[in-house]
Amino acid sequence: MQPIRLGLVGYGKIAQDQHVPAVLANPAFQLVSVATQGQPCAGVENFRSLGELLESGPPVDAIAFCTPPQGRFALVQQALAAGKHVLVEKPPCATLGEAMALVNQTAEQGVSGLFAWHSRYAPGIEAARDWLASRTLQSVQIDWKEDVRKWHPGQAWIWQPGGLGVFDPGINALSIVTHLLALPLFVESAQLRVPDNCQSPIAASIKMSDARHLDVRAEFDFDHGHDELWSIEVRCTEGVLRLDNGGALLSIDGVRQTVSEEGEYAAVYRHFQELIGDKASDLDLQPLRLVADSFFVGSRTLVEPFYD
Ligand SMILES: NC(=O)C1=CN([C@@H]2O[C@H](COP(=O)(O)OP(=O)(O)OC[C@H]3O[C@@H](n4cnc5c(N)ncnc54)[C@H](O)[C@@H]3O)[C@@H](O)[C@H]2O)C=CC1
Ligand SMILES: O=C1O[C@@H]([C@H](O)CO)[C@H](O)[C@H]1O
Repeated sequence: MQPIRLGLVGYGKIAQDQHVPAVLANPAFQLVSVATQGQPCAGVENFRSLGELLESGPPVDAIAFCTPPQGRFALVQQALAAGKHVLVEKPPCATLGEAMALVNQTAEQGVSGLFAWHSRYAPGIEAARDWLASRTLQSVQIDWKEDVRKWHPGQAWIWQPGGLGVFDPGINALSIVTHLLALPLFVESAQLRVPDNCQSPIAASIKMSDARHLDVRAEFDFDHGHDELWSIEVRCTEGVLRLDNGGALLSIDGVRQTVSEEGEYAAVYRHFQELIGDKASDLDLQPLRLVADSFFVGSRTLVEPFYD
């Protein structure tokens, strides 16, 4: 079986930390080229643009997109027009409309597409989803608090329109919860705290619900420099389920459960490989819709400026 020849666009932090190691560890893929505007990737052909990669580089079957969300839409469109399978980092685009257009174009091109909601592949998620499937849910509390200076050092794009600010990590929690719950969520209210030198929030409080009036609350904080917290607690009639460390740890009524040993990005690329083999796609818009609605209805409070 010939490996899937992969090009990658945007050799930045997540590409170096997660994508390239996961691809190199999966024999179903061969990383053959990179297009990036920063430092080059060793061991493969490097280009300054996707256009050059497609025109002058070695043949590729698929492209992974690790660029910032702003401008990504045109890049993915370019790959789809060239008949390439696409794996798109979260959030898929800078707007919901762009993401919806990519869903349609992927189908029209007859290629495979994956919106890589990487947190959905955390070790405890599937076991949590299975347990919750037969329980009566009462409430969900999400606490997602991390240090932007650690995870996005010097990344100005995250504070610009389309960069989402604290929703860039917060959307991961939303991707988990929308995967765990049976009914679609909608945003009832949101409070966004925006540094007065930024265009996107550094913290947010969101109240959500579903058709059965489930009480879902989220607290996001991007300036949480100590004791980072990525937890989701689901209270049910039958007991309490808790995901910690972004879904890597699962406990039920305080008892730690056995979970998968596969890493998030190894699972992401295994899923991408399966989709290509099945001539299928997985392009879920729900997490991005919840972020868009939070911006729609969110009340904004200006807070002190943010300096990296
Ligand atoms: N930083 C993190 O911990 C994580 C980030 N992500 C997501 O991955 C995406 C990228 O984030 P980071 O890697 O942190 O950003 P980054 O700023 O470190 O990397 C972005 C890279 O894209 C390149 N780039 C920008 N425009 C380009 C273009 N038109 N053509 C080619 N290359 C271009 C830049 O040169 C840079 O190397 C974001 O959507 C983010 O939400 C996902 C998981 C974790
Ligand atoms: O997707 C993302 O994950 C976080 C961080 O890497 C782990 O929570 C980052 O802020 C965001 O882009």
